[in-house]
Amino acid sequence: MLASASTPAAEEKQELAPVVQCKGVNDLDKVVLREVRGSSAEVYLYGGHVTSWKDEHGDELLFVSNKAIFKPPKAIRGGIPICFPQFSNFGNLEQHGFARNRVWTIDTDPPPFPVPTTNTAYIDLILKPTEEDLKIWPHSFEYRLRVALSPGGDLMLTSRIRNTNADGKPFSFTFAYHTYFKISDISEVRVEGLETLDYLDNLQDRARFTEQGDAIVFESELDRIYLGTPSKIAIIDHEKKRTFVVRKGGLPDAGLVNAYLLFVCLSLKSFENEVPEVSYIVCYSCLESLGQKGKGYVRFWR
Ligand SMILES: O=P(O)(O)OC[C@H]1O[C@@H](O)[C@H](O)[C@@H](O)[C@@H]1O
Repeated sequence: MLASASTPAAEEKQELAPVVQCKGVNDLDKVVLREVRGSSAEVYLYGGHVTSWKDEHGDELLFVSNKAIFKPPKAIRGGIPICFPQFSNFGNLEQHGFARNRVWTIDTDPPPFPVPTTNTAYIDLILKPTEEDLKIWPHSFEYRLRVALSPGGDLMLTSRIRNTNADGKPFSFTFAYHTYFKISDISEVRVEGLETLDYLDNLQDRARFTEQGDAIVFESELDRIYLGTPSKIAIIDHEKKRTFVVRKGGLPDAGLVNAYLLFVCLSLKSFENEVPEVSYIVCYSCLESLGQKGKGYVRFWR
């Protein structure tokens, strides 16, 4: 089901294929997912990084900086970086961990998916630590990422993380789908679902505050981690008349940043649980994008 577009003729023929592996910026490998109604997504093997998600009208729903450097070892700025095994600076590793700076491989033999899927446009990627990685983070793991586009245009990211330490020694980690949404004008954006929650303010040494009862609007720079968030959060873009609805599970916290006044970045920091020897830690979240024209829709889920 994975097509490879190596010649122009093959490219033309494969234009409508649900899954195509081809070259992206700077000749980096990427996979393009397409659904019959017109929605699409792009995933770079570098970082296991989703860099594009378009609705059936071809409207881009993710923000990628026009200054983004698609060149290892720099992480791609925008889209959906995978922050693992560390979110932010919650640990001694580089900011947001190293998974976003590694080349993932296509997983040709993924274990059965927990929820049966009828999707045809999906790709399974896998990341395992190198010897060098083990020197800076001495835990062996298999990180399986499925990126899937549903017929309705949902984008679904599923992470399955397994402890492969030979001695079964548990480890802990933090994680985020560090999603950069494409929005119009930050002053036209409202976020619902974080009211009355406690948050850590990154602009004030992570001091803990409690949010007011109103939906969040962006009147000045904001960079926070909301704690114990509900399974559903909405980002309402009045100018675009589009609402992103985030549904998630296994990811209790949510980061909200508007540092560049161009986007809302919702990151989902998760657990520091001990990983059982054989089973997977699975985390999901789910976004819908309800546009004025209909159904643009993103979902991250387990
Ligand atoms: O520049 P990076 O490493 O991709 O991080 C982007 C943002 O990541 C967020 O998680 C931080 O709260 C922000 O302060 C930061 O600007």
